[in-house]
Amino acid sequence: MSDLWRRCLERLDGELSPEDVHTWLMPLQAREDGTGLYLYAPNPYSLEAVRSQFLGKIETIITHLAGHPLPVRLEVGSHGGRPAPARPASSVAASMPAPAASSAGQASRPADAAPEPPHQHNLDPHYTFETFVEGKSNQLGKAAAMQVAMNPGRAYNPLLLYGGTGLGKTHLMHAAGNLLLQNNPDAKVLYLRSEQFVSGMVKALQQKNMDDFKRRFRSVDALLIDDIQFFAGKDTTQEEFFHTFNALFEAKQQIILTCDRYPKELDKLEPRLKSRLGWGLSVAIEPPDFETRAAILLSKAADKDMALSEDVAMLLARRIRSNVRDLEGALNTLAARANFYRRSITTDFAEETLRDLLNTHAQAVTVPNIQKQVADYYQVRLSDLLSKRRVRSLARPRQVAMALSKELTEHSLPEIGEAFGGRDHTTVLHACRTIRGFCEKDVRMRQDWEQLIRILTG
Ligand SMILES: Nc1ncnc2c1ncn2[C@@H]1O[C@H](COP(=O)(O)OP(=O)(O)OP(=O)(O)O)[C@@H](O)[C@H]1O
Repeated sequence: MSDLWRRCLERLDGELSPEDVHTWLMPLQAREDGTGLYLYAPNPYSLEAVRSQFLGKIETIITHLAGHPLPVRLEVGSHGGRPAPARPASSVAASMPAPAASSAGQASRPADAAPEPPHQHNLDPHYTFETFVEGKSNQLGKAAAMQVAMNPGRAYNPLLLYGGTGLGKTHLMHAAGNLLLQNNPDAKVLYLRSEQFVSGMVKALQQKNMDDFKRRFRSVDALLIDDIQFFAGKDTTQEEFFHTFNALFEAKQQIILTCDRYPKELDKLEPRLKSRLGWGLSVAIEPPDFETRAAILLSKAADKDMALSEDVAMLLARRIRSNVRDLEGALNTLAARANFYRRSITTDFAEETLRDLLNTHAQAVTVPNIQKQVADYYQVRLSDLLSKRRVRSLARPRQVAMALSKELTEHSLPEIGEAFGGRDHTTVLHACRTIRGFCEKDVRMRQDWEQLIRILTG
């Protein structure tokens, strides 16, 4: 192996997940000469994955290790024309679920095949409906996930939960899987992240056992795949997933998916797959409102036996609006520091301990930032948004920007009025009420509002 590549792999090993390193980088063969480093991928699919996900990082490390810029060239093939070595069966196999065929299985197993390993569902037992705090933002998603768990393959198929990061999509998906299993302990439920589906497929292609791969995925009673946005641009994966989807759907086996946005908005996802995804129910999971954020904090604290007062929960809920994962991170930091310094968690202690984090969140959402994002979103000029002009095409975006400033910052009504060209605080109050009213009765306005909150707090 090229020494440069060996050292690069050592560095990447510390920076990337073991799964990525074993799936994509270990199979590469390397050759180095004065003109550059040549990396040979075993097939076009691996080449595309390495190019799109890791090439930039590899180039940076190689330049650093070589002490000067050195081109990295990716090709399909093998060093010296030899076939790429077969990868050890361990790495991906360890991360790949290997469910046994259920009665609903599509493909039969050869009689002389080795016995199947026991089925692994990969569900996290802590992610249940009991530990999920319901609020306006996730009510529908929770109800749909429960329905699916009670009537798999019949209520909504597929169920697709979509929305920004850290809002509880994975939690709900596991909760549905756990409830389904609780009601039917023999069901073959299988959860996996979309990267695992992709890496499993690459491995099957390399080892020429696609039949096994197909059988594994088509023989489950419920298939739960997280973050399907990762399929975008991966044509071979989409093709395979399309057929898996059809097989499961026709056999009335449940499919639950999550995605970071409405799948129709995903570029590079095949139209026929987009259309299939729309056959069942797609539900948006929105960022939680203030009350839900506070309730989630109190519930997570209770789970950890952590003494958290309502004052501190409200402080964090008011200042951290981005997503639940960030809230949980803040809570964990507080618990660890309080434990270490043997302090009780007061609002002063929270402010002091989380100062940097809270400042970062405060800086992310400022009135000028809101004004700029709203102007971009509605495609109006910022100067027009702040002007005195009252035409409707400007008045509505201006009201949205004012209402968002009230919702997402700590500024008072007069301060917000001042930031919008010296308007009176009653104008801001009127804007807030108008937009709230619109959001309740106008779907389009509600979508705009939620999308802007996602952009500003994401
Ligand atoms: N309503 C909720 N009640 C309790 N916990 C929640 C809630 N929403 C999110 N969480 C918690 O927040 C964390 C992040 O949630 P989760 O991983 O489900 O987010 P996600 O939407 O799948 O994010 P990503 O798209 O980044 O994977 C988890 O620990 C989850 O338990």
